[in-house]
Parts: sequence; structure tokens; C-alpha cells
Amino acid sequence: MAGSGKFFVGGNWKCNGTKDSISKLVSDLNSSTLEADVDVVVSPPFVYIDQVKNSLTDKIDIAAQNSWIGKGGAFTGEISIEQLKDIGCKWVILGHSERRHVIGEDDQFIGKKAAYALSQDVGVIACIGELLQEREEGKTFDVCFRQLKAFADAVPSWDNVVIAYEPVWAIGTGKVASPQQAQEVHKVVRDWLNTNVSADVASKTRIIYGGSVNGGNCAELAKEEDIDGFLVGGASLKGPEFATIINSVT
Ligand SMILES: O=C(COP(=O)(O)O)NO
Repeated sequence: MAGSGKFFVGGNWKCNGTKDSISKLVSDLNSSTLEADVDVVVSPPFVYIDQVKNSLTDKIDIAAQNSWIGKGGAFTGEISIEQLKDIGCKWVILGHSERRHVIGEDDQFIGKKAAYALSQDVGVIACIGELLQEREEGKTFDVCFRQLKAFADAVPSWDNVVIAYEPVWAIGTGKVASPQQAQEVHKVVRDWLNTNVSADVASKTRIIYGGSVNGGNCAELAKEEDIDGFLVGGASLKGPEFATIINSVT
């Protein structure tokens, strides 16, 4: 399994950064003190992965923000897992709500991507989460279970999978889920794994939270039993704050 720490923290840089700003961010990360039992990844835009990989401390791995459903070839604009491995990616974020609700990727398409990445020994950060309307209609669990099932139907194994619960209404809004809200969903996700996959997978799979995590709220969230780390957007673009979040999970 790529990474065997009890905890997992990812920094999703999304479509942000320049060569200069990323150079500064990497420098800040390289000078940070990071706790040992946390697997840490950062996820730069594709065009900066090589720069980051060649300058970042080896204590932090690289995750791609997306990947193609299979081998490369005549797929204009796509980037294959083989190419991402070639430049040092060990992980890939798949099913992010921005890919689902902005780009329009569906559960099955995301499942195919996850299956192929895992078949090539690249770890998958499998994102799930409900829209505000779905939560208001009491459908949070149904949505998460549907998304989980699509991953479960596709993946050959859960050994290299981290689940990221990211309520869409909390992403980029500053409206972080309360520790109780996040724990409630993380618990039912772990129970779903126990019932539908195995007790071993349920106990070993890291379930991380994403959605407006910052240096001020991470400690309270990290205290929850079933929160095994974070997938951080905006706050991961600030090196010192991202280091604070990483060190809050131990
Ligand atoms: O999308 C997110 C979270 O983003 P924010 O931390 O900016 O809410 N992680 O993948």
C-alpha cells in the first residue's frame, strides 16, 4: 500500500498557482516539521507536477488531480496513469465534486478511472459527498452509499484507497461541517464498508474529511474517532497553515 500511516492528509491545489508561487509553497513545506505517522500528499496542477516532484521533500508524495480511464493514446487532452507514474505520482484524486458537478463525470466513469489507477499500483483518493439540497432532503447517506458502491463495484482491492468525504456545501465556502456532522457520515461510511466489503477493509481504510478545513478548525475535527485526516483545498496553498493541519491529526 502506498503509505501505511494511520493518518492521511492531502493538499488539493486545484487550478491554482504559478511557477513562482509554487516554488515558494514548496520551500515553505520543505522547511516545515511534519509528524511521522501521517501520509502526506500534495496535488499540483498537472503542468507543475514535475517542478514540485523535483524540489519537494521526499516526506511528501505527489497526487494527480485526475487521470484517464486506461492506457494513453488518441485521447486528446487526457493524461494517463503511466505518464503520471513516469513523473513520480503515487496517488490520484478521483470523483472530486468539481469533476462530478462541474465537468459532469458520473459514478461509473469515475469507477473505471479508479480501477485502472489501482491496476497500475497508483493509490486512489476516492471522493464522495452530497450537495446542500441532498442534505436538506435527508439524502446524505443515500448519495454517499451510491458513490461508494460505484467504487466498490469497480476496484480490485481497497488496499490502496483512501476515502475522502467532502460535503459539496462545505467546499470552498468557509462553511465547514461540524465535528458531529462529519463524524456521523464517516461512521456510516465505515459501517457501509464493514457490511458491504469486509471488517478488515472497514478498519484499515482511512476516511478523511474535506471542506473548508483550516488551521483553526482542524484540531476539533481531528478529535473525532472516524476522521483519519483531511483533504484540504484553499488552506493547503499556505505552507505553514497546511503544516498545522497535518500535525493536528496525530
Ligand atoms: O475540495 C476540497 C476542499 O476545498 P476547501 O478546503 O477549499 O474547501 N478538497 O479536495
